[in-house]
Amino acid sequence: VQQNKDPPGQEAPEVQEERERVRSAMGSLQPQEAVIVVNSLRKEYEDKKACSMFKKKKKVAVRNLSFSVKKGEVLGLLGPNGSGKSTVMHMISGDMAVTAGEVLLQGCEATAPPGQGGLGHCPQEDALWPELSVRQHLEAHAAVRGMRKEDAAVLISRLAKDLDLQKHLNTPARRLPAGEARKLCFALSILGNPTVMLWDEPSVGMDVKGQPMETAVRSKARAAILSTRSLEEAALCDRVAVLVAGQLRYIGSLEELRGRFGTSYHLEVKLKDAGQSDAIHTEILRLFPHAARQERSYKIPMEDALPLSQSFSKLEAGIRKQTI
Ligand SMILES: Nc1ncnc2c1ncn2[C@@H]1O[C@H](COP(=O)(O)OP(=O)(O)OP(=O)(O)O)[C@@H](O)[C@H]1O
Repeated sequence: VQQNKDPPGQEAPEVQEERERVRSAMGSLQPQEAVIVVNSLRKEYEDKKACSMFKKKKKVAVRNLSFSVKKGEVLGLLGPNGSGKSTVMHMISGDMAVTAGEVLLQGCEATAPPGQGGLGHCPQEDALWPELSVRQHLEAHAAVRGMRKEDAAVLISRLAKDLDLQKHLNTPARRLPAGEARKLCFALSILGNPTVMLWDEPSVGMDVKGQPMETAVRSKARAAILSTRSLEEAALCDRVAVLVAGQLRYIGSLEELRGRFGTSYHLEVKLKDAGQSDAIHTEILRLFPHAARQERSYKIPMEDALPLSQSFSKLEAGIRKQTI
C-alpha cells in the first residue's frame, strides 16, 4: 500500500470524525461492522493537456479521502461535475489502481458461498457486450456469482419484471434504447444481492425513475454507494457525502446538509416578450406560492419546490402552454 502523504488540510468537524473512525477501524483487529472502508485515498491522472515533451503533469482527481459504509447503509455521493465521484467508484470496485491509500471491502470475497459476498457495480458508462442479449447478460453474471441455473432463472424473471425489462429479454445490448441499457446495467449490479453495491448515476435516462432504486435501497441487506444528481434519490440514502475537487466537504444526513447550506432554490426567468411579465408572475406564484421576486429571478423555498422532478414537470407544462 502506497501511503498517502497529503495533509488532510482544513476539514469540517464531521469529516474529521469520519477520518478518525476509519483510522480506528483500520487499527482494530476485530471484525468491523464497516463493509466498505476507504482510507486516505488518492488518485492522480496524467494531465494530457498540460503535458509537454519533457515534463509529465499530473492531475489530482481525489486527494485524501476517508469514509466508511456499514452493513445496511446506503451512502449518497454528491458533488459537481468532475469532483471525482466516478474515480472513487472505480477505485472501490478495483477496476482502477489507486495512487495512494487503500480500500477494504469486508465479506465480499469472490470465494464466498453463492448468495453471499460479491460486488455489484453499475458504472456511469454502460459496460455491456454489444452482441449479447439482456437475458444472456443476466445469465452470465448469475453464473459468475455462482448461482444455480434454476435459482438464476427465477431471479432473472423477477428482476426483469420489477425493472420492466421483459420485452427486451432477447434484445442484443447494441439495439437497446439508452434507458433500457441503463436498466440492464443496474439489474446486473443488484443481481443476487451482492454484499457491496456501487451505483454511479444509475437512473440517468431510465423511464421508471426512482422506483427500482427505491426497491434496491430499501432491501438494506448490504452496503451501497449511490452517486446521484437527483435530490429524490439522495433522500433515499442514510447519509450523504459531498465531494468537491476530490475532497470530502461534508458527510452526514441530507437534512443537516440542507439546513447548513441551503433553504431555497433560485429560478431565473428569461422573457421572450416583456409584455407577458405579469402573467408569468401570476403563474409562478400559482406553482410556488411562497416565491419571492428578485428582479429577473425568484427565490423559491425548498418546501415549495420538492420533489424537484415535479417542479420541473410543472415548469415544462407551463412552457408548453406558453404561460411561462
Ligand atoms: N482517464 C482520465 N484521465 C485524465 N483525467 C481524468 C480521467 N478521468 C477523469 N479525469 C479527471 O478527473 C476529475 C474527476 O473526474 P470524475 O469523472 O471522477 O468526476 P465525476 O465527479 O464523476 O464527474 P461527472 O459527474 O461529470 O461524472 C475530472 O477533472 C476529470 O476530468
